[in-house]
Amino acid sequence: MIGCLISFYKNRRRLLDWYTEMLSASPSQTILISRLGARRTIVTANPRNVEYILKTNFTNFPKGKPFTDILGDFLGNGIFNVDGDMWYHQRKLVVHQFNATSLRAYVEKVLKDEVERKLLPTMEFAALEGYNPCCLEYDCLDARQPILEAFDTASDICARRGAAPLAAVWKIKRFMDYGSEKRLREAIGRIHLFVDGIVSEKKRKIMSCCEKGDERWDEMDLASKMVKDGMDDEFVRDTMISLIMAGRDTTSAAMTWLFYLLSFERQKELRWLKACICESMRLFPPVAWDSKHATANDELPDGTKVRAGDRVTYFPYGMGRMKSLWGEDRFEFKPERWVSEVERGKVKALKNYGPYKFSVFQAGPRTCPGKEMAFIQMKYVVASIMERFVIRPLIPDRPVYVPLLTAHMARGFKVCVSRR
Ligand code: HEM
Repeated sequence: MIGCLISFYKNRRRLLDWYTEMLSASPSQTILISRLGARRTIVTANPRNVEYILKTNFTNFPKGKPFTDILGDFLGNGIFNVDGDMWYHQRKLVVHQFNATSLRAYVEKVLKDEVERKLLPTMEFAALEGYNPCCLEYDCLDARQPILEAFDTASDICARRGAAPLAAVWKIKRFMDYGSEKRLREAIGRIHLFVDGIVSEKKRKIMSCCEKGDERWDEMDLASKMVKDGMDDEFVRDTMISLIMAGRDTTSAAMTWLFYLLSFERQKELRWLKACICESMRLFPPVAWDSKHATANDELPDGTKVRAGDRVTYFPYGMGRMKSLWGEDRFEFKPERWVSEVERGKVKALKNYGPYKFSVFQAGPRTCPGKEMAFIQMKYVVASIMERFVIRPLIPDRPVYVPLLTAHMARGFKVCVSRR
């Protein structure tokens, strides 16, 4: 009657590894978690199931109300938190915005400037101070902006809502405006104020452009285009918040783990940087798991029966650790497993393991539209640092992977920086 409640409680501080162990032992790499007070949950690390959920029968596996309830206060109707037409509409806008021209402009204007004007001088300062300890935390570019603390608070508290044994607890706290829920409301207030300010500024610029007859809408950012198209302010704000969340924590978490893993590799791996990035995300995916909710009864390709209302979770963290998928050496950091062709010591081509086995960017119609931008950003930032500086870890212990909305390294990655 209580299902696996006791085991769940015992393993609550190591859920990822507990699930991974159970999935490894399951013949189909799929498990059913059933416990008192919680929704029936199917967790899978089976690529055939992942393909079925994310693509083949996509319409039966939306995010669903249980998901949108948890994130609704924070993300509103932003792309991350909606299904159906509202999602489709935002998706088209976002994908259109991430075309080759805007990616090139992003590298030339934003990325170069951020790295050369902010990040490298910070690293230089740390190195010049004489082997200074520096924290290469996820978010090294922007950590000083106070608004980002509000994003961290909101995202942490929402993730804890999702992990709570009983949803009623956070709902009561929200009703009473108490404790973490009060902090969440305050953080969301600060975020709304900040993003509303940006939207107003865009409006002002657009009005001034119109007055001057300047109509270069193609060069505009997404928020400006939405404002120009007369979209509701709240909708523009929600889209912006989702995009800030999507683009910020994921790449910074991925880079933190990459720096950690490379710090043991004598930092000679720049020639196959993309392979290193993929291998690092295989072991430490920025999104550890991701859930959908079945609208109708169904059956997964491995024969697992799904009931309407079940939570169905695909699990990139566990998938990266399946012997059946990656072999005996699955726990080792081996960028070479991604290399398919080398010419004169240079990597010519990488293996494509496909999005259902390497599911860190999700797959199917909701696949991450920022994937190319993320790779450009990570390669640029990591190469700029590694070419100029030597990074040595200051932490003797294995760092802790914390799977909140995005998974980051507990307390960041403390390092010593010196010039090459
Ligand atoms: C290493 C970096 C990144 C990883 C691993 C990653 C991974 C993911 C994953 C797993 C999802 C699905 C989440 C869900 O549906 O709950 C997603 C969605 C999304 N990502 Fe990324 N992401 C990364 C970087 C970015 C960047 C840089 C952007 C752009 C600003 C971005 C924009 C988005 C958007 C807009 C969605 C929602 C797509 C939709 O629902 O249709 N991501 N990403």
